[in-house]
Amino acid sequence: MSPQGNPLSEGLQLRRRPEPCALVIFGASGDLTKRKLLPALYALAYRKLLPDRFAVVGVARTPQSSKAFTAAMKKAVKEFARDPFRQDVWDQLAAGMRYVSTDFSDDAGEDTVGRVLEELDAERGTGGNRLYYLAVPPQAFETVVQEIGERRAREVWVRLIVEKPFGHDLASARKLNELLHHWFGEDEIFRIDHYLGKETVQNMLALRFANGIFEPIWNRQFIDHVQITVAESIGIEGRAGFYESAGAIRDIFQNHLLQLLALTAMEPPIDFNADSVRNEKVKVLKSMHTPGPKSVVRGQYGAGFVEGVEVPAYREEPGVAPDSLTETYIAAKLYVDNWRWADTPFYVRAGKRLARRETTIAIQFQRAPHPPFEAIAGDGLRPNVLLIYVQPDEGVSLAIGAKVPGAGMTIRTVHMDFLYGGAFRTGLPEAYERLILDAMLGDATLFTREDEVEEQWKLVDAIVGGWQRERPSFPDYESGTWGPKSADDLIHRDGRSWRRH
Ligand SMILES: NC(=O)C1=CN([C@@H]2O[C@H](COP(=O)(O)OP(=O)(O)OC[C@H]3O[C@@H](n4cnc5c(N)ncnc54)[C@H](OP(=O)(O)O)[C@@H]3O)[C@@H](O)[C@H]2O)C=CC1
Ligand SMILES: O=C1O[C@H](COP(=O)(O)O)[C@@H](O)[C@H](O)[C@H]1O
Repeated sequence: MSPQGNPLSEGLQLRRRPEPCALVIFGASGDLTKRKLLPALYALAYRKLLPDRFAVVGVARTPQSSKAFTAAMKKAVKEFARDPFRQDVWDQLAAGMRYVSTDFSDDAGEDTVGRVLEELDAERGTGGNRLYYLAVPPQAFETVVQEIGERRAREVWVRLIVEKPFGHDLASARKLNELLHHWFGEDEIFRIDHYLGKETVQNMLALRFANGIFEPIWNRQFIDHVQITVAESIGIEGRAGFYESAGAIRDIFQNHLLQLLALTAMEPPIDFNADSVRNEKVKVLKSMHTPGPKSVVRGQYGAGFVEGVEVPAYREEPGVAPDSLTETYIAAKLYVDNWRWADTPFYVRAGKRLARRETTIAIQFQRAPHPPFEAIAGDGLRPNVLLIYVQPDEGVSLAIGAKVPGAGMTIRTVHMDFLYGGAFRTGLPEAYERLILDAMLGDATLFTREDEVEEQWKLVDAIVGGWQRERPSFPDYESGTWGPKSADDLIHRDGRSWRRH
């Protein structure tokens, strides 16, 4: 029973409990730890999903005591956790919390992190099991992996969660994979893409494979095209250092967008285990051919108003070059060349400072073949669309034509809706809750495999290679709009339009 006593609000449910372990967060003084990781751990503690014998070790260069770190994390939990603050839940979590200040390489031969972990094994019974979380910038990955790898033989099980970005291109991703595999087996490496931890993203699998009605029509014969939108109203939130070298293609397209596409397009896996699911996703990525230059557009936001607030242009953000050519928007028409999807376009787009925050997958079906009442249709007879709302307002909606009551035969589009909040009366678990828990359980189904990440980069490298031949004219869209005109042109050329939700 959940702490609120409502069995429908259980959210995450466990068939088995994770074994005792210590979670070691490298990068514990950073933004991700504060805003996402500690609130997720608190949510797991709140639902009694953590092992009884559990510890958290924060590691970073910033000097501070364990006491100060624990106090900072308590503040973060109060500010960012989705559950009300409960002192008893916090006390239990905080009792196993430690902080180690180190620059990871200059320990003068002393393995401080290792010593603290051994103390915790004795005090908290964590049993020599370690879950390491790499929440450091990419330039620190190598040193930290080396540090963890060298200690490996003294530990029972070791798992390693690696944050994005996983490389900058195919070559660097391969190098990083080699480094990780020098010390760890693939089954010990958990490359995180937090979109896979979102309930609604997993619901795509439930919708497709737990319902008999969709699978027969989930193909080129019935589907006209697919649209995937990852729209953000926020800008780069002070992350210019990272974003200037990443842009929308590496920040969102390479990972989140391609994952959403792969889940939409994949064949049914034989079961829901890590390799079965990931094998099918890799097949999709391998079937995608490089889009031609006219099938990919990029954009950069200028100044404007987002949700009534005036915001600066990308080039005016602190840390961004005044003549930056980094894209903050990308749209593409992609094809999955296989029997199921040949000639069915997947239009995808992602951007910052757009009109609204919204992530949606829209499956647009073919028009009805012979509408006998088209001449008197109210708003034109529109094709059916299945909408998967990933966020916000999580749910699924089917657009169908229905008769307007009264005389005549006027047809209007209406929606059959399933909304998570209404159906399950529950706040959805945050993606990081699910993913940390899965890693503790050793379940890699919702993490990206080596070959998957390399296929993603092959596509990105091909697109970026094409971009090098032309100089974009930026900025080309106003903040608070739906992106550059070139993105509209991309889809209008095919006689279609982006959905305005
Ligand atoms: N923040 C977010 O929402 C998201 C972040 N990520 C990824 O998570 C990782 C961390 O991001 P975030 O927390 O935002 O970054 P921050 O810059 O806020 O924090 C980085 C952390 O790493 C430590 N660190 C920085 N430089 C080094 C270095 N050279 N050697 C060792 N440690 C270093 C810092 O601590 P100190 O200076 O004390 O050593 C700090 O604890 C990045 O890979 C990022 O791409 C991914 C998705 C979302
Ligand atoms: O990985 C990232 O994701 C966030 C968007 O995540 P969401 O869960 O809020 O949709 C994005 O803002 C950030 O730039 C990117 O690095």
